[in-house]
Amino acid sequence: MLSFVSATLSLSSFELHLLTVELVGLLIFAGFLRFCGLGSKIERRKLDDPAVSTGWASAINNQELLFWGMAVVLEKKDAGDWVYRGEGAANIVLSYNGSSPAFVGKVLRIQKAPRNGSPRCESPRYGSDNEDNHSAELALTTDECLLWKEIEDLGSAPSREIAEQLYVQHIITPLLGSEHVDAGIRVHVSSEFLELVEKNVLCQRPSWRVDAAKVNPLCDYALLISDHSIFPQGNLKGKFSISVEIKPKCGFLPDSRFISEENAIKKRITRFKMHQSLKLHQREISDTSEYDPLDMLSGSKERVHKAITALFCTPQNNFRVFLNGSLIFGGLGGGADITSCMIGNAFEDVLKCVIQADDGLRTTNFLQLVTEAVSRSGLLDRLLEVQKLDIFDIEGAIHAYYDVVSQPCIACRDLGEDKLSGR
Ligand SMILES: O=P(O)(O)O[C@@H]1[C@@H](OP(=O)(O)O)[C@H](OP(=O)(O)O)[C@H](O)[C@H](OP(=O)(O)O)[C@H]1OP(=O)(O)O
Ligand SMILES: Nc1ncnc2c1ncn2[C@@H]1O[C@H](COP(=O)(O)OP(=O)(O)OP(=O)(O)O)[C@@H](O)[C@H]1O
Repeated sequence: MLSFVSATLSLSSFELHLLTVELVGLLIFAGFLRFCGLGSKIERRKLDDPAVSTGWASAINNQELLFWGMAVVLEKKDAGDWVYRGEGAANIVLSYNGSSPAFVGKVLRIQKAPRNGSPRCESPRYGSDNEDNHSAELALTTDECLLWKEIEDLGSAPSREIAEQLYVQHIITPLLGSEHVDAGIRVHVSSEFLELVEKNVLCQRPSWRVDAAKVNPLCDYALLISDHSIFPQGNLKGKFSISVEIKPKCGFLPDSRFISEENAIKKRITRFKMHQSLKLHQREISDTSEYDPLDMLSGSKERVHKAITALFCTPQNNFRVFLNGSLIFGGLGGGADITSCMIGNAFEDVLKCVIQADDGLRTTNFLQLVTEAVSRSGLLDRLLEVQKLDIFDIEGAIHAYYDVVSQPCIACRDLGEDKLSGR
């Protein structure tokens, strides 16, 4: 689950656009909401319909791309206009290369499905390939409906895609501020569109991502979101658009009374740091990162600078830089290991067109600038507050679950009070 948070800051010679802050540690329940009845009842329109290629402004409602009340559908012939931008574990993201006004300056976020045998395969979040189960598997579970029933429109979402979008709209946006969150709008996609897009981007995807997941063939919607690697008005003459993507991870140490004694280490060492050791052990990374999320979300400019410098040295999947929408630093669709001298020099070189400074100083100035932008925006302070709403920790979620379903807590019965530290 993620949302995009963006902040723009004018700083001396150019503008810096801060992109993508993931809400890690926020979700203690994987449950979503419901949205009343757009979707299947709406007539569909193709992109090359003459009526559709003009007058787009009136074609977008709040949640779904419509033209005069009719849903627009992306077809096989539209696939060539979309190019690979990147991906995470759950979605592939494409940027738009065509000329349709509704899509210029947008990215399309397409849901993936784990391949058989991959660890995520069992998740109810993804449908199965069995068409018969389609609607059942893509709907919310009874518990999820119960959990969200009190939130406007949300207990009866016809699909998880709609529910996830509404979750961002109704839960995340009020928490972080509408100026910082982009819930996107849904657009219909045909299965032929998805198939061709998948084929077109195959060679750019990291092979381990290809092995882990494919485009979810059961999805008939994708999410259209502003391209946060460029400014909305496009690249103004003589100006550059620099975007920095940061995945800060969880910025506090949990202190939940539900954390068991055997897991008490997580009260002292960040989840990020422990994951680094695991990833090293599993050879997913060649070296551990010096990055510390506690620095990044500390609110202290000095510590933010330390965090950003560490991210530059070991970007992994936590740090990327885009120039006019093209990746100039970090890993495309995955992680990037330690920054070698060669990569560092190449970056210093690319910065020539945006930062006027002596050789060797441009990267230093750039990292300082990112620090300024992060600190001044106040965004991470707000993010930390939201992360800290998780007062139970994952170990307490089970207790909260039994509260929600109004049943005696099985975990308490099985564990006995004495095994829960601090209770
Ligand atoms: O659990 P974590 O902290 O490893 O985070 C996962 C991320 O791994 P990371 O350690 O950042 O490489 C993971 O990132 P990658 O796919 O490794 O880039 C996802 O962000 C995953 O989110 P979701 O389950 O797809 O919504 C993240 O899972 P959730 O924390 O959202 O469950
Ligand atoms: N609105 C956007 N503008 C520009 N680039 C974007 C946008 N959304 C996503 N991207 C790029 O696509 C990548 C993958 O997107 P995203 O993080 O949404 O995938 P995900 O699968 O949901 O992530 P996770 O691994 O957290 O599940 C991002 O790392 C970013 O580089």
